[in-house]
Amino acid sequence: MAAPIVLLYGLLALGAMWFVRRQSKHRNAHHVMRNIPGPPSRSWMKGNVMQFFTRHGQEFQRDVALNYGSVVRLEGPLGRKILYVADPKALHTIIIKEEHVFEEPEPFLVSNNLIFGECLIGSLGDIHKRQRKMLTPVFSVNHMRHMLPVFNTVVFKLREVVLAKVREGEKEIDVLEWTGRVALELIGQGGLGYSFDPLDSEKEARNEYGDAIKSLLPAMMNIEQLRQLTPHLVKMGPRWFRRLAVDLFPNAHLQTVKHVSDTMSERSQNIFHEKKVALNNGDEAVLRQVGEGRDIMSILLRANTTASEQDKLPESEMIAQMSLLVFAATDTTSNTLARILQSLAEHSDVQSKLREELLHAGADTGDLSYDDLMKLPLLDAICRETLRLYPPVTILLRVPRKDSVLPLSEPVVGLDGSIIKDVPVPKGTEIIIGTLGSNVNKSLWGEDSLEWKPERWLSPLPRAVNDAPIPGVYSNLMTFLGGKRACIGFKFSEMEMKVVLAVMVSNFTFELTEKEIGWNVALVWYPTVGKDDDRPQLPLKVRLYKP
Ligand code: HEM
Repeated sequence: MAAPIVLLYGLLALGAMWFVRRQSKHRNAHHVMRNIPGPPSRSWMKGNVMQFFTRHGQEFQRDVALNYGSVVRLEGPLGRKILYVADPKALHTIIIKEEHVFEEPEPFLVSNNLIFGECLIGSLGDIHKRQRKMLTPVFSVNHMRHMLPVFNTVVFKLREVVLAKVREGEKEIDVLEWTGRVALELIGQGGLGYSFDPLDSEKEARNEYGDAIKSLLPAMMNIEQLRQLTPHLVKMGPRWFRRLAVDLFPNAHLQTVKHVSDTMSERSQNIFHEKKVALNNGDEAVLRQVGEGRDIMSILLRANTTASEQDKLPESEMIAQMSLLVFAATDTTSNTLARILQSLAEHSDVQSKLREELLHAGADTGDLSYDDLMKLPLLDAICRETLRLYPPVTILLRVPRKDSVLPLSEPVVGLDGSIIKDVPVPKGTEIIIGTLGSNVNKSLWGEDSLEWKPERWLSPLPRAVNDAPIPGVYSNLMTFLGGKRACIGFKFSEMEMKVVLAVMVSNFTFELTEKEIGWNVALVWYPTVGKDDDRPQLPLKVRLYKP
């Protein structure tokens, strides 16, 4: 009789010890979080984190990135603590070492699945792995080489559009309008083998699919609160009931998102089925298609037919990736290109040197090979420096699915003066990936980290940068993220920027106008004239270059 009682007491004691240790671990974790420095918050109810996400959040984001150390505490509503992480070792833990623990927030995944279908930015674990396995090879350098002629054809048409405007005497041109048009057409032809816009110099073609994709981002920003509820809403009743509820919900932005999602799905399905038919009809039919079968979806379709059963993607997943690719490729690259042109207009000496490099190499003719174009040193340095200083995607969130610890490369001095070398993060803590904080970290990049200096890429980078375990997939930068969920299209984007710049900068000159340009925080940053205008635009004085 005594033995079971001893055993029972023993188990109870162990349970109590486990509970006490767990509680003290959590108390310690919350103490460390509270002790991490961060910007002041005037309201316990609202916190200060919304300042990071609002349209005019540029100054706040810079303050967070530069002034409190490589890990920063932000305040969410009702006293919730949020961590901004720019420390290289901590980022390495989140993005690489414990990638399976630090996942995207559930509302992000669920709502992406609703909008696009089961695609890369809506899946986790094995499904994401299988999708990546099929898609990654399609973005290889080898395929980029084959795609270059398609890119050149599109960009030379763009040159004609801009030339017509300049000849008409339209000296001030909204360069964002044409970087947007060319980005959409390049992902159309290079990504889907489909033309959105023939880039006619007379008029801008309207395309329902293209328009739908362009209106998605602003509409999504407007239903952010509803988006947070999607993990619960998708569990309510059968599919037909949820669809009816969405149809009847009186919110214009939600109706826009629904319309965009339906249009994308329908158009992607049509294009996909046309491709399948052409593929079944043999090489000649494929060659007659836009992109002549060299586009990403044609390559993927061929690879999928020969893949093993376990690797194969179902058709619904292939179709979902099509809409995602167009969405992910367009605003990111077009806004970055606009930023590069603005920087070149601000630094006319660098613009002249770039033009010299391009003309000397014959890059204006479209005859340069992929490898020679990629190797042009100043062109490369300008792209890298702009992507470093102005990452267009700074709203990147992760949430640990279990308790974890983030070791730091650089200890942080706590508010009470103690030295913090590791940050315990309880399950569910919201984490903002400090893209800008890492890209402009002064202890890595030097005191001039906030200056746009392409020449820093023309000599070896500081040793501190090379030695730091920054987990970025591209050039020690966090701009395209890293690890298993890094941007899959960064080589596509790099080639696009370089082809556009090679042709446009060798043919035209770019100068600032009197108008003040403001950059706005959103899922992808965008420019406007002044601070409060709603229309994304970037006017520059564009003239024909005369040697
Ligand atoms: C300057 C241009 C670009 C930037 C800065 C950029 C940045 C990023 C970032 C930061 C992510 C990670 C998002 C997250 O985890 O939440 C991402 C993912 C992604 N990007 Fe890009 N991107 C660019 C261009 C492109 C292009 C041109 C394409 C397609 C051709 C593309 C396709 C994708 C896809 C499919 C993903 C999801 C990857 C996954 O979850 O496995 N991106 N991009």
